[in-house]
This record gives sequence, C-alpha cells and structure tokens, in this order.
Amino acid sequence: MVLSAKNLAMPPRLLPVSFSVRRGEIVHLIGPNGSGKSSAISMLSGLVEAKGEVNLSDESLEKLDLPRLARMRSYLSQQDKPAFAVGVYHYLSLALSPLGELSAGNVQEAIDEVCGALKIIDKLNRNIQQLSGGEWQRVRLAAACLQVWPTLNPDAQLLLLDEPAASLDIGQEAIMYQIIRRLAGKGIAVVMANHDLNRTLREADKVILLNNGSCVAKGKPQEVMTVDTLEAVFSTQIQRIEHEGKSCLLFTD
Ligand SMILES: Nc1ncnc2c1ncn2[C@@H]1O[C@H](COP(=O)(O)OP(=O)(O)OP(=O)(O)O)[C@@H](O)[C@H]1O
Repeated sequence: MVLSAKNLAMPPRLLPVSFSVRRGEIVHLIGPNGSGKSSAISMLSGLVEAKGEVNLSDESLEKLDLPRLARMRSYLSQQDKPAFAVGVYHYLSLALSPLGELSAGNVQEAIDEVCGALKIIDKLNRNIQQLSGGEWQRVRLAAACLQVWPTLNPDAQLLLLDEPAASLDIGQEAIMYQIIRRLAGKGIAVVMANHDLNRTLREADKVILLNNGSCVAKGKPQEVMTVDTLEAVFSTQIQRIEHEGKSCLLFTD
C-alpha cells in the first residue's frame, strides 16, 4: 500500500476518515465547497499537522523530514501566482531541486515529455508572471509531475492534486487526465480533489465523497456516485444516463 490514512482528521474541517491507496491507483475526493477536500489533501502532503495515522510506504508521515517528503510525494495546492518572478524553465528546475544530482539528458527527456504533453514547451523561456491563468496552472502541474517522474525520481510514490483542472479549458483538461493516467501507469498513486463529477465517474479508481467535513461514502465511482446520494449531498437535481456504455451525469437544475 502506498498510502494509508487511519482516522485522518482536522476537526471541524475534516472529521475522521480512513482509506488506503495502492500503487498506480487514482483516488478522487469529491464534495461541495467547504466539505474538507483541500484540508484532507493538505494533511496528506505532510505540510499541515494532521490528527490520525498516515503512512506513506509504511513510514509514518510525521516522521518523514521535508527533503524525504519532497522525494516521495508532490503536492499541487490551490494557489495564485507567487510574488516572485522567474522563467518557466527556472520554476520547473526548482521542483527538481530536492532530487539531487540528475542526468541532464534524463531531465531534458522528462521535460520534453511532460511539457510537450501539456503544450508549454513554447513557454519555457517566458516569465511566470506573463502567463495566462490556464498556462500557469499547466506549468504548476508540469512541476508537480516532474517532481515524481519515475525516471528522475526512484523514490516517487504519490501525486497530490488539489483541483488541478481549475482554469483549464476542456482540451487542456483532457490532456491533464492523460498525463495523470500516464503517471499512474508508471506506478505513482494519485489523490486529487475534483469538482467535475463526470470526470470522476470515468477517471477515478476510487472515490471519497465528503460533505460538511464527513465522509458520506467511499468506494468505486459507479457505486458511490448514485443519483440519490449526489442529489442529497449537492442539493441539486441530477440525472444519470448511459451513453456508449459509459455513465454520464446531467445537471438539470
Ligand atoms: N485556514 C483555515 N482555517 C480555518 N478554517 C478553514 C481554513 N481553510 C478552510 N477552512 C474551513 O474548513 C472547511 C473545509 O474547507 P476545505 O478548503 O477543506 O474545503 P474544500 O472541500 O476543499 O472546498 P472547495 O471545494 O471550496 O475548495 C470549510 O468550512 C472552510 O471554511
């Protein structure tokens, strides 16, 4: 098991919730605004004190120092641009700095793959302050992926993403899911907060549904995300239809 959380809590923001995440598994945290998704992810990052027991690769999270944490997991928080101004390439190299000496060839290959996929190669020399919201989000996503890219980081285990699709158009969002699946395919476990319930239905191996800081349900998306449960939690009308063998939610309010 890559990650196990037993009674993870930060009352009243998040009441005790337990779950585990396997190698290569993609777990989505869903729930209304203020339900505790970001609180849970920030605690899993090890940067915020958590109640309960969290183990990353059988090591207690609270015993991992920052350099080791930085090698084992990366964390894309919800945030705006930083106050400093650096080039995109420089910003990406900051994400690689915890990984120590790296082969220049491997770094170039990984940057080409990740930045090529996210379509930001032409932005590498741009200052981060001169990017659109969606471009900046893709740069941040690239940095988070590179930090746990297995050819650069053999200790990488976990990618934590807090609403990574924020500011992305639907085409860029599709690319983002491809790169998340590619990393999961390389064995990295992914835990992410998400508001696009249709994406969660299709992309998540496991879903944890939160409401008012409590876990309402967890398990396979098809089982957890029933119309009745989602309508009750989100207080809106929902229909679920089948299209070409896939479930699709319609929001009819
Ligand atoms: N720094 C903080 N100090 C105190 N309470 C906070 C803090 N940040 C968030 N909260 C509260 O904790 C609860 C959970 O917030 P959290 O950000 O985890 O929700 P979320 O599910 O990620 O919401 P959203 O979908 O809006 O991003 C909310 O009631 C929120 O007001």
